[in-house]
Amino acid sequence: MTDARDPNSAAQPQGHLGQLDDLREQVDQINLQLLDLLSRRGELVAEIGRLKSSEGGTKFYDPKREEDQLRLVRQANRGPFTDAAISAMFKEIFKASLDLEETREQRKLLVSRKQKSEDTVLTIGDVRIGGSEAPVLIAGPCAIESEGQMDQTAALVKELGGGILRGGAYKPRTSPYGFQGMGVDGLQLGRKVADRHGMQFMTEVMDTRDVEVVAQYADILQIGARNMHNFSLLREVGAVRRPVLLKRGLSATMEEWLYAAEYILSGGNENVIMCERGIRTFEKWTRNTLDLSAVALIKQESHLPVVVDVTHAAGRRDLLLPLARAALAVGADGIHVEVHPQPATAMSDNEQQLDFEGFRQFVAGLNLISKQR
Ligand SMILES: C=C(O[C@@H]1C=C(C(=O)O)C=C[C@H]1O)C(=O)O
Repeated sequence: MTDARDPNSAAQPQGHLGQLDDLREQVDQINLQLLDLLSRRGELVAEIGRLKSSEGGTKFYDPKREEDQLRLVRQANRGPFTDAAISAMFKEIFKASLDLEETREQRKLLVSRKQKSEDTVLTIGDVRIGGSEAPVLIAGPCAIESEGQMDQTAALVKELGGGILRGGAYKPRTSPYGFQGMGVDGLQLGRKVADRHGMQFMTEVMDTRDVEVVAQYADILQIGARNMHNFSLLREVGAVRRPVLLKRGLSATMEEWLYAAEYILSGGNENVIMCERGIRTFEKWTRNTLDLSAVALIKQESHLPVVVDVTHAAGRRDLLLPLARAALAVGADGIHVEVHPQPATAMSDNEQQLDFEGFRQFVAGLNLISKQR
């Protein structure tokens, strides 16, 4: 753009350039000062965060305090930035500061690998789950319906290498008129049949009032997907010493799921198994979308064992085997699957439970449980 024939054109840009360099130099200096101030502010905020958590707080966000600060800076603002621009910048600072407080808090989560680097391995009777143990098979009918149904199923699951018998005595049904489960009679049946076959018995607990009785009969308490956000229930199972299988909520993020587990661990119960069972998405050809990245990621973030419930993940039998294989390939510590002697006449979930022949094929296709255990 400069013209050598114009005596001013060479001199002028040089003068401007000198001025530009000088201004930029000043801006660089101010950036460093701002950085220093921001870092010092960050240290103070982190200290505030430590104070808050030492007082037992888990909430760091304080909108009133932020609003008070914004008012002060707006009052002091003499331009050239508008109040709105200044507010926006300070809000960014508050947000980043909050992250700083929460990250420090997360480092302390009991479920986190940052807290405990080695894998948690649970010993439940003669079943071991997690770490380098062979993957476990958890199988049984959706609902406990009769002794015959449980007995036949247990015999088959045991024969094929499964150590944990599942069966619901309390059923979370979409309709209040659907079969709600056999209750305590079901618990007693499940216990009796599991003992007869030398198996561990897992069943769902839905209500804080039932935790005691379920813990009396079951070896593993299951928290269903619909109850993952039921914090009273999580606290209640945190107070017992029975292992808990915690299903991921229908629309829960991994972080929410880990926090749900944290409720249980922080209550003193460290025996938690995470269970991925598919999440709700826009997809209609499967009942849910199995989130395999969650299996790999939760195992990375947490020391807890992770199993995959293939039955609810897909909601269709033809996908059970490929999904189970994929789950094991990404590191799942076990597979949960529903099997029923006559799925067509089952009291619940008759679309997705395997019949005995289907279950045999499923386990043969998985080709590891009986081999490795
Ligand atoms: C640092 C605090 O925590 C959070 C961060 C704030 C900040 O960066 O100034 C203000 C309020 C809180 O949302 C505090 O409560 O003072």
